[in-house]
Amino acid sequence: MSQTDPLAPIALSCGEPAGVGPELAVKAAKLLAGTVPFFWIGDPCHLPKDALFEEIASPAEALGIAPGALPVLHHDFPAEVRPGKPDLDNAQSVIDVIRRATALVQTGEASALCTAPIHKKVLKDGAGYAFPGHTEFLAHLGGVERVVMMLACTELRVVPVTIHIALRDVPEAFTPELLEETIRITAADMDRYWGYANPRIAIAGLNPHAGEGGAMGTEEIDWMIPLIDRLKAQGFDLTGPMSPDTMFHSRARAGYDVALCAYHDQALIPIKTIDFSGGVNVTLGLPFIRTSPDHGTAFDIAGKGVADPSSLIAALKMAQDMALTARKAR
Ligand SMILES: NC(=O)C1=CN([C@@H]2O[C@H](COP(=O)(O)OP(=O)(O)OC[C@H]3O[C@@H](n4cnc5c(N)ncnc54)[C@H](O)[C@@H]3O)[C@@H](O)[C@H]2O)C=CC1
Ligand SMILES: NCC(=O)COP(=O)(O)O
Repeated sequence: MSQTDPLAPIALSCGEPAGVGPELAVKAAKLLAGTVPFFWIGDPCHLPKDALFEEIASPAEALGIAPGALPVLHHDFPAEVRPGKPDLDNAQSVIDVIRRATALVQTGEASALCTAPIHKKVLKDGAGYAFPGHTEFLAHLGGVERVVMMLACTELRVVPVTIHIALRDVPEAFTPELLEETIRITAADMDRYWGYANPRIAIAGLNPHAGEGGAMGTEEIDWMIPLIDRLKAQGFDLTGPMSPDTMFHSRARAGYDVALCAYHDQALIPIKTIDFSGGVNVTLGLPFIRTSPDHGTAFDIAGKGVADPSSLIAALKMAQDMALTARKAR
């Protein structure tokens, strides 16, 4: 394939059908008008009544249809969908759609995977879903041990080193091995997908004030500083451990390209505060591209027509940009 050939379309999984996913897919298709060709995998009866869509038999057909309507690869769901009221009987189909979309990316029929939000507890209760979210399921499907969750908006990129675990489990899960692997995966994919040959990586301390010289915790002294010094000697551009409370104001953000944080909320609170509607969730370390809006299923507004498609649109655009950058580097 040459650099000027069109990319294959992006596969968008429907996510939880009782959430805002179906409505957002239609809004994104209308606003993007084919500039970022994608197709939606789901049951068309879950789309809003006035939705402009056309069923396709294969992903390639999406390229011609995307400028005028949402291309839909049909996937049946067993139970009726009521907005805001998830049905456990649909949980297995939600999982099957993610699996199907991933398979299409793995065969090259789709250039990237974009996932609409799932409800993790619904999948666990309805289908015994054994993963905390998409991230770990996609690692399983991609055959890799370790992946990295990154959230990105125009002003900030953050990585939670530990992800969906209880706060009390963080100190044990946040290990030198995990931090080192996260640094290596983040640096490699920042180069591969965004062209940062040696990204500036800031690392948050685990404790308040990054431990304040051991007065408020010793992980920083015990192993974070030695690890950071060792990797700096290998050429990584690292800063830290930084005080988590003072590393996200605008002047501090200018000093790094990505911030690694010890746990979920240390990373996601700043980015969702700075840009709730434009943030994108990206999985690094996979053998394929995956992005997602950074919000959830929003049951409280599902079916009301008021959901904001900005984050999904940003996720689709980012997937396209990543695919183009990766292709150029080949
Ligand atoms: N990638 C994924 O699959 C994600 C899934 N989730 C899951 O979603 C479920 C619900 O999570 P919550 O914490 O309630 O977060 P949420 O993001 O679904 O909702 C939080 C608030 O933001 C609003 N909101 C969310 N998206 C919006 C949009 N596009 N336009 C306008 N307002 C919007 C909602 O109405 C609600 O008031 C959970 O099961 C969570 O695990 C959460 C984040 C990402
Ligand atoms: N808080 C981020 C989130 O829940 C997304 O998780 P995932 O489904 O992308 O693993």
